[in-house]
Amino acid sequence: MDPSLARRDRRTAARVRSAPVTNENTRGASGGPSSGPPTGSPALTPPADATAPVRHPEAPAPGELLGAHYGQCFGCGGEQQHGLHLEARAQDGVRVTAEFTVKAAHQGAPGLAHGGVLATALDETLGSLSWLLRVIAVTGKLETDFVRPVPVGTVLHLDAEVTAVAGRKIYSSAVGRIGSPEGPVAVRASALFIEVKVDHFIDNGRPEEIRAAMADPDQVRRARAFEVNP
Ligand SMILES: CCCCCCCC/C=C\CCCCCCCC(=O)SCCNC(=O)CCNC(=O)[C@H](O)C(C)(C)COP(=O)(O)OP(=O)(O)OC[C@H]1O[C@@H](n2cnc3c(N)ncnc32)[C@H](O)[C@@H]1OP(=O)(O)O
Repeated sequence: MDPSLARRDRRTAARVRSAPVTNENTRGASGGPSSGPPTGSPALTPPADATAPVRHPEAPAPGELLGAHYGQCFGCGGEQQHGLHLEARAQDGVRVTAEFTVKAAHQGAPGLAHGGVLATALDETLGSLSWLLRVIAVTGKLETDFVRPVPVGTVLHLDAEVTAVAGRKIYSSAVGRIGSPEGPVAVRASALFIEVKVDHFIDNGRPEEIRAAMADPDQVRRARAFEVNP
């Protein structure tokens, strides 16, 4: 590489590393991730008749690990060798935290996490909020801001919460911070999840995986647990 280019790259890298943590990147008084700047998409703005999310009375206790909703899930499944192995933990309210370690297999550019992998980690963390509402929901829309590059080896600390509910529509947001729960914000997301019934998977999933899931009593219990109302 041209030595002047390499020097410029090093200066850019130093600037990124020393960038101040601005107010917009620090946590709000609620402790949740909703303190970031509003995102632009109208579909991610709750309608006027939306209500505050209600934590299910039988939701996992704050601090409890949620476990995988499906062993083969790319985001959280323990049986998925190529997966992200994200472990989410219930928090107060309708909020979860999760940690994701960026590995060499997650690179886009040399030494840096791929944006799609980071979006997956955000999607999975947001998806795990379903455990606290005890509904099954799938991602309808996911908007992601990539604020800082995330080097391989980073532990990304994710923090997600449901902000509003309108019928089947669940509005949520998340941030991912570098190195610690108080670290600089690297990624942000706003999402719209749509509540579905277990038939969504039975009707649409590839038959061989559906058959295997339905033959697994533990999987059936996990799926059905979401459909029990208070
Ligand atoms: C025993 C068997 C074993 C089963 C095991 C199961 C265990 C499962 C446990 C937990 C699973 C959780 C997995 C989490 C994984 C992480 C999260 C993901 O990656 S999920 C994968 C990616 N997402 C999708 O694949 C969705 C694909 N899309 C769809 O299937 C449909 O589009 C769906 C269900 C989202 C909506 O379709 P509609 O026909 O049901 O409903 P409509 O009427 O279209 O939408 C309802 C409302 O939502 C709005 N809406 C829908 N999509 C929207 C969008 N993209 N943008 C804005 N609004 C949207 C609509 O405008 C409508 O609003 P108005 O009620 O009219 O006000």
